[in-house]
Amino acid sequence: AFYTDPSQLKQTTYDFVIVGAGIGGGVVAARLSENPSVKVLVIEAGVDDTGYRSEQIQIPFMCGQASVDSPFDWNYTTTPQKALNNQAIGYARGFVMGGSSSTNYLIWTRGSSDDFNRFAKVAGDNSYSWNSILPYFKKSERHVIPSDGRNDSAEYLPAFHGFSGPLAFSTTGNLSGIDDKILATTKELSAEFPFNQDTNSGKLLGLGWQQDAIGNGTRQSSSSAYLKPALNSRSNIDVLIHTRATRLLKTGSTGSVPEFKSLEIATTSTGPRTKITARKEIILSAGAIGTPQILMLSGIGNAADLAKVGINSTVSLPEVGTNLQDHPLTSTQWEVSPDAVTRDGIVLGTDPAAAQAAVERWNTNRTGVMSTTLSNHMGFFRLPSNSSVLAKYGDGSSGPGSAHYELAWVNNFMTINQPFPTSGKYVANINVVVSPTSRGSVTLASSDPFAAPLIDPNFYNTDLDLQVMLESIKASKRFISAKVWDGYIVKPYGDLEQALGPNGTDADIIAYIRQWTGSIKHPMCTAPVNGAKGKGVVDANLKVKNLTGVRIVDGSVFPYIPAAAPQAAIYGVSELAADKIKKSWGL
Ligand SMILES: Cc1cc2nc3c(=O)[nH]c(=O)nc-3n(C[C@H](O)[C@H](O)[C@H](O)COP(=O)(O)OP(=O)(O)OC[C@H]3O[C@@H](n4cnc5c(N)ncnc54)[C@H](O)[C@@H]3O)c2cc1C
Repeated sequence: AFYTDPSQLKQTTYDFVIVGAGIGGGVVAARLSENPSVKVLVIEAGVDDTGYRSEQIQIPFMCGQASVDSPFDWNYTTTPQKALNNQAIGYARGFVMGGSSSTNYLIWTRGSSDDFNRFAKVAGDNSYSWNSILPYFKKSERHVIPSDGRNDSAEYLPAFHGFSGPLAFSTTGNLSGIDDKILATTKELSAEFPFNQDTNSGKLLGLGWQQDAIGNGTRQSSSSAYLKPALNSRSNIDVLIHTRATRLLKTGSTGSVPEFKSLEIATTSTGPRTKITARKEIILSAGAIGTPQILMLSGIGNAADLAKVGINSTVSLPEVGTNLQDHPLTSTQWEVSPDAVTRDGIVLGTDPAAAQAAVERWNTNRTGVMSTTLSNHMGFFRLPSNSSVLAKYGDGSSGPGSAHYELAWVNNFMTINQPFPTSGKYVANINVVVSPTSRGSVTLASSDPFAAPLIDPNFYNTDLDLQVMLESIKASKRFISAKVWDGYIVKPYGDLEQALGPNGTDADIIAYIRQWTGSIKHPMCTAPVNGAKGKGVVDANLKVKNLTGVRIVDGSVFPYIPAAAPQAAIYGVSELAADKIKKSWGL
């Protein structure tokens, strides 16, 4: 059943109690409840994903509105970022059924085979290696044709994909005016920007058709694909929304090892607390910010840091919250010819009639611009092996098949933090450092579970990350210098005109980066797996170390951030985790 207040619960003891209805929580709840003898409760802090404003969740092109100043978002802000001129930047996280999978930009990428082979090595468990986890990626997904009905057989490699999993994915359902130019560039400049028919095949490098969590022109989230179907068809799963897990409660111990099988939940900072108990285990799936926050509120973390906010240490696990990794994003824009067909009329609000027509079209048959997300193509690239940057600062990537940066081309002005122009036509490039070596943190600002934690992605703390972004922006310029863009590109937009102009310097580009970098909102690794004793936060089975009763399944358990947008990777790891949990309980 679906509950909106703890007082509605008919019972307070379940086999599994899952915190967070995001990707990890949705997948694990749906898989565990496949066994009718198992009783599952999911507790979600946020709101439902249907009803008020929910078209912003369902309509892919409205993804930006779902996450900024939105009722579906925690609306966090980071601590001031030293390398970004001390700016504190917006840090969206889903506060809704489906978690961030209901508010994200829908891009469906897994990362490289090297990423998962490194994961396996750190975990000391081969089940995370590329070859072993590939069946779980396939299990999560269902390839469908794009919303325009196009034959997409040359746009992906079927051998690497699933066709019967819960979550539908597709390549774009709306071809744009720049697609042909992008593909032509991969031919003209094939040495630097080669075509890759499927960047989700483990071979990440090159540029290909972007895959998106979109089916029938509509967003696919862990709620729509996993949790709601389970909830609507089974009687052994309950979901409680509008309710936060405030801390884990100690229920016993085996020798000196404490057991935590109860959880305290509440709807307001000062309101009543309800105790929920798991017969088997508690699974934290509150994401890379929420999961370490709950652990720390429970006294599990670095004792000295906890003492600063008046929390007594119950279990020493100093790495909780310390290893935050995220992908910095800087977008670059170019003004394009007035004849170009772009989506700026809709994005800049200069053509309200076009925007209305696009929404009406989507309402009628789920097609058109609204059925698609930011970019149609995306590429992953390495700095050359003889690059002086790598020689000087080292190589942060997981291996030679992994990327240093990503380029994704957008057929309109796109930014996450710059003021929008009021007119004009543009092409934008999303530049992302995908193998960052900077490490940030999540720490408590207060012992109040309703207070936001301190989030510090610590962008460009390493010179390597800043230099990779610089090289990525120079690569964008080389990309659009292909002949096929002649007459289409007019000039770089705004501060970029000078920085990328004939008298521009690296220092000018770096000034642009420092002013306009934001987060692509991929925080991960704040409760990392580690197979070695005394290291990390969870063991290879994702059980929290130094205690019993609690496992973690979400983006926080990754030891390193993958070199691509992480949601497909988190779905795959969550599918694997569900199997591990079933196995450990003989289910
Ligand atoms: C704006 C935005 C754009 C993004 N774009 C992309 C993209 O295009 N492609 C991609 O691959 N990834 C993208 N991501 C990242 C991706 O969505 C996340 O990495 C992924 O959803 C993380 O999954 P998770 O299970 O770790 O956490 P989440 O999906 O965030 O789920 C965590 C859930 O736990 C709940 N929760 C937290 N604390 C508590 C508590 N104390 N009690 C109860 N519930 C709690 C939250 O409300 C949330 O529902 C984007 C994210 C955002 C925010």
